[in-house]
Amino acid sequence: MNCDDVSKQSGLHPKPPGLVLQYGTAGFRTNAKLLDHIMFRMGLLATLRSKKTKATIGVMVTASHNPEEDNGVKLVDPMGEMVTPTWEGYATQLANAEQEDLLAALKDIIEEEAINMSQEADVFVGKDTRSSSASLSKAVLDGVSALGGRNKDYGLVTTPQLHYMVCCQNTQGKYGEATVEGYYKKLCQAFIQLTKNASNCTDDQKHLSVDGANGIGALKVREMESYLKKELHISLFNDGSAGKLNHQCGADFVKVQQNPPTGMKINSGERCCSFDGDADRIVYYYTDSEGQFHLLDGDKVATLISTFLKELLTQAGIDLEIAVVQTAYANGSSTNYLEDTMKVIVRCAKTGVKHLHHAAQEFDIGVYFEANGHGTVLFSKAAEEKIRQLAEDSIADDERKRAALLLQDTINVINQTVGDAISDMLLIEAILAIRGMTIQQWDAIYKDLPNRQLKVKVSDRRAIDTTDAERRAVSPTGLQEAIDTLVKKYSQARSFVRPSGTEDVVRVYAEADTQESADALAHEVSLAVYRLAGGVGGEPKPLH
Ligand SMILES: CC(=O)N[C@H]1[C@@H](OP(=O)(O)O)O[C@H](CO)[C@@H](O)[C@@H]1O
Ligand SMILES: [Mg+2]
Repeated sequence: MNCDDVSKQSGLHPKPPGLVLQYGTAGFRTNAKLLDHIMFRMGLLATLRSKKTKATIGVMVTASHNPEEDNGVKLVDPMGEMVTPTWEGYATQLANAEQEDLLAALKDIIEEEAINMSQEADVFVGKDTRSSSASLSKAVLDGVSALGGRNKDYGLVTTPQLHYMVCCQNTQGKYGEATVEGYYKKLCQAFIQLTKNASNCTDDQKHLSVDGANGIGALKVREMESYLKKELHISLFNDGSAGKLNHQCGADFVKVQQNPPTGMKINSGERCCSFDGDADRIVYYYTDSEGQFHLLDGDKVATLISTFLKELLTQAGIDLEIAVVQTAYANGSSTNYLEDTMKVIVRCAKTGVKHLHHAAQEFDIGVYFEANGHGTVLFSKAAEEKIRQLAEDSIADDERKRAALLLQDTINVINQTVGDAISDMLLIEAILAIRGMTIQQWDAIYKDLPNRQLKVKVSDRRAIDTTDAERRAVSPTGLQEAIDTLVKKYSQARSFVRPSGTEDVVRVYAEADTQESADALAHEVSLAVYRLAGGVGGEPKPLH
């Protein structure tokens, strides 16, 4: 390590003394003004990680669904997955070392991981459309070059596109070509192949309204359109030309508010979807003839995809174990439907894609989705191989072979590295087309239990500790007992609380047989959190 280079460069990206930040659910995230040193240091860390793994590492500058003023950074490991937990720890150590201790903190990591500093390093960098992203990604590049790493700056890309590039690079192109064009070609070709199996699809059925959250997803949908060869007709809203990023639009707004985004023309009955600020989440919705809003969230997406895959596996006569991974936020109706009616294995993981991804890897086919619409499907090597063999088998009967070919195209339309709004959109659109299914029919597969999500401000959210995939609180004392007592007052009710990993709040979730009950329960549980876990500001007010 050239200590002089690192010292000199880091002096240009000084850390505000005393500032402490944590690598949270999805990297560092806070007001963009506080992040310059973090970015530089993540450039350093990505370079070390690259030397250690002898592979290309990704760094994405984004704060996803957070407001425009915020920014953040996530590290991408060699196969395109989220960086491994030990290195999240190093990220936090490095981020919080005071300026004069930075070199020592770096040396600690080098020693701990026995990193050969003469090994070459490669780092891919991407950024979202936030105004702060340009200078912050520049700081990442400075960090990479300070440790002598090579970089490739992809500029404006969605988070899942950057994950995809890293995986393509490290598989020497086996997963695809590490360019944005290669990404569109692979996904769109697979989509077009799939929709050839949709008979009599009308122009109306090919139409989809997309809310781009005024972010990177909108730019990338525009870029992709020509590759779709008119097999999908997209009306794009909130494309960033006028509105503010994530402001009253985007997947997070739609999911949490249970309302349509502003800035979008919605005709009753028409299929619509929203991306989030870095296009790794998607939710669908429509309004009915009475003007009532219907949300189809990540749970509905997981159900649609797993039903489709299960049917194809049966038709193909291939025996593979399929599972759906959810979090505690999954609607109770979805879990019941998946387990009792569809008879698929369901697992509950902690919030955060890294946990779901990990759990999904344990099955031949693992479908994972957070209720907010972040998710994808993972196929084991063995599963892909079985499907490939049947698709290429010259003596297999027609129905089996057709199913295997559909499965192969399905694999190719999916971005297996991480949840991807664009790829999920293409998959969902293809499934609806192939099955000749309307959004109303999809919605009717099961009926969501009414639910409510709230936030409570407390002086220190670490006061809350959870267990059982975050479904039960173990501290502070008395909180879980209070929740249990409240839940018993309502029918079909469930509630849990957990500290957010991206915002300085405690999140409260409640569901019950009616919206009034869900709202009342969420409010009562918020009060319990406020009273038992050190609430700040005014007491939570009832919703009605
Ligand atoms: C309830 C909820 O939607 N939580 C989100 C949110 O995490 P929190 O730790 O809850 O703030 O942001 C994460 C990153 O985008 C996402 O993975 C997660 O699902
Ligand atoms: Mg996101």
